[in-house]
Amino acid sequence: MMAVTYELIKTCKQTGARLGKVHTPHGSFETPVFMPVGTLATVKTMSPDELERMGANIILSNTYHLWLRPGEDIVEEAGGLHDFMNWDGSILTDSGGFQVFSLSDLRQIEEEGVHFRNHISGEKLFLSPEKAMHIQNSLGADIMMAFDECPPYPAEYDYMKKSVERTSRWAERCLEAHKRTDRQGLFGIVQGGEYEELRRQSAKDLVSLDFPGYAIGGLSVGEPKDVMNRVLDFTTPLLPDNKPRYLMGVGSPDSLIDGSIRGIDMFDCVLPTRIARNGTCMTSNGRLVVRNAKFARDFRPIDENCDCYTCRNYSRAYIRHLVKANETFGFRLTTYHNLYFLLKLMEHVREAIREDRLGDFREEFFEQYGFNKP
Ligand SMILES: Nc1nc2c(CCNCC3CCCCC3)c3[nH]c(NCCc4ccccc4)nc3cc2c(=O)[nH]1
Ligand SMILES: [Zn+2]
Repeated sequence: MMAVTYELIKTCKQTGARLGKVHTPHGSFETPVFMPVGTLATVKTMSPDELERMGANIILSNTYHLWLRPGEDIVEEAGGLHDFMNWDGSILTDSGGFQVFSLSDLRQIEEEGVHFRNHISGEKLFLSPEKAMHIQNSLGADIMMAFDECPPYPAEYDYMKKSVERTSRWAERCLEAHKRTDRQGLFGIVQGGEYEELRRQSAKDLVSLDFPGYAIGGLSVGEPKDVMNRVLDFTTPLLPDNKPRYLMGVGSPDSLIDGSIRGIDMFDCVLPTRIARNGTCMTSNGRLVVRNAKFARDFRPIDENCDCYTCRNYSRAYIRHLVKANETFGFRLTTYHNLYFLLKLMEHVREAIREDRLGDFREEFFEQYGFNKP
C-alpha cells in the first residue's frame, strides 16, 4: 500500500494550474499548498495548536539539523517527530543535502557522499544517501526527500551534467536504503539547473524509478524569477500528472502564484517566518516593515484585509512597540500573520483554480500587492 498518494481533482481551464489532494498516513491536504518550515522540530514561535487553527496541514523539518541536534536516535526514542513535537498533521523532511551545501564549509562531494564540517561544533561529518534515509526513517516523516546535490547558481554545463548523473545514482541508492515504504513516501528531486536537456535527463532517470512524488530542486538559488519560470515551463510537463510536484524553497507570493500556474502543487520557504522575526510582514498591499517610525501612532491592523488573530486584535503601533523592545510576543504576532497570509493566499489560489480564473486572480493580486509597478 502506498504511504503517499495524489488525487488530481481538476485542471484550471485558464492556466496549467491543478487542484489536487495529497493523502498521507497523517491526513490529507489540498494542493497547491504552502508548507511552513519547522527546522528544529518547531515552526519558530508557533505552537502546533496555532498552526492547526491557522489551517496548516503539513509542515517541514530537516534531516541535517535534527541529526546534529538533538540526534535522530532521541527523536526515534520519543516515537518519531510527530510525538516528539506533538504535531499530528503531515510532516515532510528535507534530506539534508541542501543544508550541507548552504550551511557548512569545507565540504567535499564524492560518489559515496559528502564530507563536511558540523556548522555548530566544527567536527568533521559525512552524509550519504543511505545515512540520509536512515535518519529520515528514524524521524518518521510522512514524506522523505532523496539525498541530492543542489549545485550553486550559475553552474557550468559540464559540472551540472556530472552532478545530475550522480544525483540520479544517489536517488537509486535512496530507494534501496529506504526501509519503511508502507508508512513513509520518498520523493525524488529533479536537478539540472537552467539546462533543458539536463532537466530532461534528470526527470527521465527519476520517473523511471517510479517515486510517489517529485520535487524540482536547484531553483530559488539566486537565479532571476524569469529563469525559474522558464525552467518550470519545460520541467513540470516531464513529470507524471498523477504524482505531486514540489518546488523547493519557494515562498514569495508572486512565485507561489506563478509556480501554481505552471503546475506546481507543493511549496516551502523559510521566508515568511524569517522576515517575521525582523518585524517585516506580508500584506495584500505589499511588504510592511512594522518597526518603521511611521507606524508609531498607527492603530490600524497590519493588514486591513486580513482576519487573522493578529489583525483582529492588535495594532501596528502595539506590534511596532513589541518588536522594537525585542518582545517575543511581537514576533509571535508577525509570524502568525505571515503564515496565515500565505496559507490564505493558497486557499484563494485553489478557489481560483476551481473557478478557472487563476490568470485573472494573478492580475488582481499583482496589481494590489504592487508586483506590476516598474
Ligand atoms: N534537498 C533540496 N532542498 C532544497 C532546498 C531546501 C528546501 N527547504 C527545506 C527546509 C527544510 C527545513 C529547514 C529549512 C529548509 C532549497 N531551498 C531553496 N531556496 C531557498 C531560498 C531562500 C529563500 C528565502 C530565505 C532563505 C532562502 N532552493 C532549494 C533547493 C533544494 C534542492 O535542490 N534540494
Ligand atoms: Zn493578519
